[in-house]
Amino acid sequence: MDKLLSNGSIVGSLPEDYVFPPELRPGNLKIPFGSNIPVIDLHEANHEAKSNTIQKIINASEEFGFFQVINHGISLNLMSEVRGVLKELFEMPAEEKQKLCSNDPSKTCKMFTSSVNYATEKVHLWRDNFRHPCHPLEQWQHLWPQNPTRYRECVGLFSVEVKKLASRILSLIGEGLGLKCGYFDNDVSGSVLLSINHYPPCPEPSLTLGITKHSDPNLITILLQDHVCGLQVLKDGNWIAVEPIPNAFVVNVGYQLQIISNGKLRSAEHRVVTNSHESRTSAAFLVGPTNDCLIEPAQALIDEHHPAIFRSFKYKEFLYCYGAKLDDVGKVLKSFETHKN
Ligand SMILES: O=C(O)CCC(=O)C(=O)O
Ligand SMILES: [Fe+2]
Repeated sequence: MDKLLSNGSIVGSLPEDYVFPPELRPGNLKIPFGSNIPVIDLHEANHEAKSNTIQKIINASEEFGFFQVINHGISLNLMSEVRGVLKELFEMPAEEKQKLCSNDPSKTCKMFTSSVNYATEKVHLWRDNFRHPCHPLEQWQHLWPQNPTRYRECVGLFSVEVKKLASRILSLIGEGLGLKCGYFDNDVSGSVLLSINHYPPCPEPSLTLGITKHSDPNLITILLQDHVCGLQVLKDGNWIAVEPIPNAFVVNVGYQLQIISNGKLRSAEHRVVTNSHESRTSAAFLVGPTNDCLIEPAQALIDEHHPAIFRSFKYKEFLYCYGAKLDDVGKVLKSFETHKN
């Protein structure tokens, strides 16, 4: 395991093994917030404006695969406490963080630099990551760190709230797609992986990336970002920046939602760029199916004019493929299309 990046202040230039080949470098680092992703006021979903809100969510998920939610009902105090705890986590002394690192692939709760493929990847990512499952809480919470001391309690409370928010958004999406009530309950959204990213200031942001272009493998992702820019979404061949909005969550469609919606909703590709002056921390809650859950396009969306464009599979088969093709995840979805049967 290489040394974690987190506490490093910028010294000299970017190490060579973080330098991407020219065609994969970020290019435009500062993109104006012109054509930004839609912002949806969830408070409106409690009123007669509900069908309007549903339509906005469906439109955003079709067009961008991304939107932000405000007035989502999660306590602002809790959000701010969680931000504090995550900051504390990455600011811990190196020896303390090293205790959370492991090369054991079976370990579900661990910290690492770049990616789990550090030893074999061609270029490293400019980030540290700490991840662990969150749901059901009683199964995982005792495996989380005891330092920072408030970590288990704070992140526990927060993950339960975020799971409820994800269920609420999924239920609005289900209604918008015309699926039967409760379609996304239980196993289809039965797992939650919390993936916390910390991107320290980088000496050469134009040569490297915090995370390379990818779509998320799961169903839906709820992301808490801080005030620092970095997340970009690919739309019609152009990168657009996701503006940090205080106390909003960024929501994005994962591959499983694209498949279940039979291609109606799209899992947009996104990446993270770094900057030279401030660190950035984000917490992504990847809500997805349980490993043995059967995934297929929803029957309600298939008829003679709309044949299924994806085959049925167990989620673990998808994850295996996603993991194996990390160099070119764009190809993953292809192997689940019906004509490949
Ligand atoms: O850091 C971010 O804003 C995005 C992280 C992300 O895309 C991921 O964890 O899958
Ligand atoms: Fe992502």
